[in-house]
Amino acid sequence: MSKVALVTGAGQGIGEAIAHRLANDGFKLALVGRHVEKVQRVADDIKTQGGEAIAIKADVAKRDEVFAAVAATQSEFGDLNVIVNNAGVAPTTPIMDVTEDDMNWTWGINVNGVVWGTQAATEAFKALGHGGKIINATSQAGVEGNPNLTVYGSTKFAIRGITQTTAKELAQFGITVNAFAPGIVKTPMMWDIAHEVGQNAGKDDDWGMAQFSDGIALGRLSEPEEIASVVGFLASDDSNYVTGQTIIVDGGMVFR
Ligand SMILES: NC(=O)C1=CN([C@@H]2O[C@H](COP(=O)(O)OP(=O)(O)OC[C@H]3O[C@@H](n4cnc5c(N)ncnc54)[C@H](O)[C@@H]3O)[C@@H](O)[C@H]2O)C=CC1
Ligand SMILES: CC(=O)C(C)=O
Repeated sequence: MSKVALVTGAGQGIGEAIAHRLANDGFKLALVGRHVEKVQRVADDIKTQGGEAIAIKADVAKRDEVFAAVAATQSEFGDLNVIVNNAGVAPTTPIMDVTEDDMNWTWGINVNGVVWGTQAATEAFKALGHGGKIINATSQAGVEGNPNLTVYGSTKFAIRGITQTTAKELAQFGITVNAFAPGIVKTPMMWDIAHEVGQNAGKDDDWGMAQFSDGIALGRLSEPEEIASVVGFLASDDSNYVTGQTIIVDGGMVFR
């Protein structure tokens, strides 16, 4: 029988690529996002290609909306096996410009969103009487500090901590918890950052993006599908003996 996965932030970028990858791997999919028309487009693409997918509107910063999204997934498909806590935001802010709102907004989505997703999925796995897999999006910026990313980087370091802690806490229920740490991936999030870098130097977005290739051993930026393939592994039975780990998928930027 097909397994069921819920992916947050599935309307574009890495989340969209994960949705397609898991559909190709035979999962039924619940695609969650703040903008329902974006996740609906991805769900429609998957259905056109013969898969099964539903779109659910939810803001991952809001606990009740995340629990409602998990409940809607169970009532549509009768099961839940995997949650990918992928949704995130990435403000670039020099340390002295960081405001209370920056901290609360970014932590609310990136960190609280992972906690609510973990709680809602765990409750569902237990009620369904089986284990499951929780997969969290961190970043190379959550493994090594990046300038101007204090706010964002702090959330991504926290997600690695939550991944380790919950892996130890939830193993007794047959639940594994792992994270993926992308490097520089060509998605709308990264194009926004490239735009800012370019603008600050009086150059265009392509120039801004090109600056990020320096220091990548493989000498190029990442496609979203290259992150999705690692998530495919973490969602599959091939990773059943892996828990509490962060897999760095950055073409060789940080070495641990
Ligand atoms: N693009 C990159 O180079 C890297 C990305 N990442 C992480 O990968 C994940 C995906 O990133 P991208 O696809 O690049 O980002 P993106 O900005 O292109 O897509 C993120 C999606 O999440 C959704 N989202 C944002 N806040 C939300 C909320 N409160 N509730 C529900 N959905 C929400 C957005 O609407 C968007 O559809 C993020 O957690 C990001 O931090 C990590 C390292 C590098
Ligand atoms: C957006 C991000 O995670 C970077 C630049 O590492």
